[in-house]
Amino acid sequence: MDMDQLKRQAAARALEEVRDGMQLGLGTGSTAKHFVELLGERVAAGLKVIGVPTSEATRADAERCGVPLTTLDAIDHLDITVDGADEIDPELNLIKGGGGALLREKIVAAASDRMIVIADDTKWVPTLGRFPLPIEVIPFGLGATSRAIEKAFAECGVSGQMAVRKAKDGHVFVTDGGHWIVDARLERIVDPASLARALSAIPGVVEHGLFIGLASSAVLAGGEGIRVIERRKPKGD
Ligand SMILES: O=C(CO)[C@H](O)[C@H](O)COP(=O)(O)O
Repeated sequence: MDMDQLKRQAAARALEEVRDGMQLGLGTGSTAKHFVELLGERVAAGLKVIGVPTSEATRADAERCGVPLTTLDAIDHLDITVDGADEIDPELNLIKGGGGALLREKIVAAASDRMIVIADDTKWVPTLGRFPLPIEVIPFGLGATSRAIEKAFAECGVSGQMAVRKAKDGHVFVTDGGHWIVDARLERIVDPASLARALSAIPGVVEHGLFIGLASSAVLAGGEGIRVIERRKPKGD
């Protein structure tokens, strides 16, 4: 089975959790796109749900698939967010932002009662960090912000090269919020919660791709079948 089929299987398993009347966060990326497509099929068959997209790309996908949309200003909470991830550790801490949507993804996940992460099982790692950590920054004062990020890395026992993300056309990648992303090659993040706190305290950092205590469960699809891992601690811990 190829990777794309595994991603679709994980998305299909998460869809089993969706009930009539639910308000859903819709993630971004190739795995989340499968979820939106499958959700669209259920909506066409009569399921009543409403979604909040985590990116302009997902908004376009949801509209194409006939999934009704709303905003976090119009509703007071979300029941479930279903989203992909770049890495998932055994505590269900995540690295996200490979697709550049980490800011809206984190706002939406934090507004949800539950976050279900869907992925092929290559995303499961013993320790986060092999995937470059995306850090969303304000372009103004990037030199100062980068130095503050390096200081935070040193305090948290990590180091690695940083690079401003480029789009396929060679220009700087600009997020839906109009910011830039710095990708940091850290290899091994020994204490992701401390690093998350240190990065959040830097003024020029808008958000970072460490999702700590947000995922409620992970649905991992692999050659051996589907594995569902539930988070042991309550959301936010
Ligand atoms: O965080 C993300 C986008 O910002 C994605 O969820 C993450 O990059 C995984 O993407 P894919 O499902 O394509 O592997």
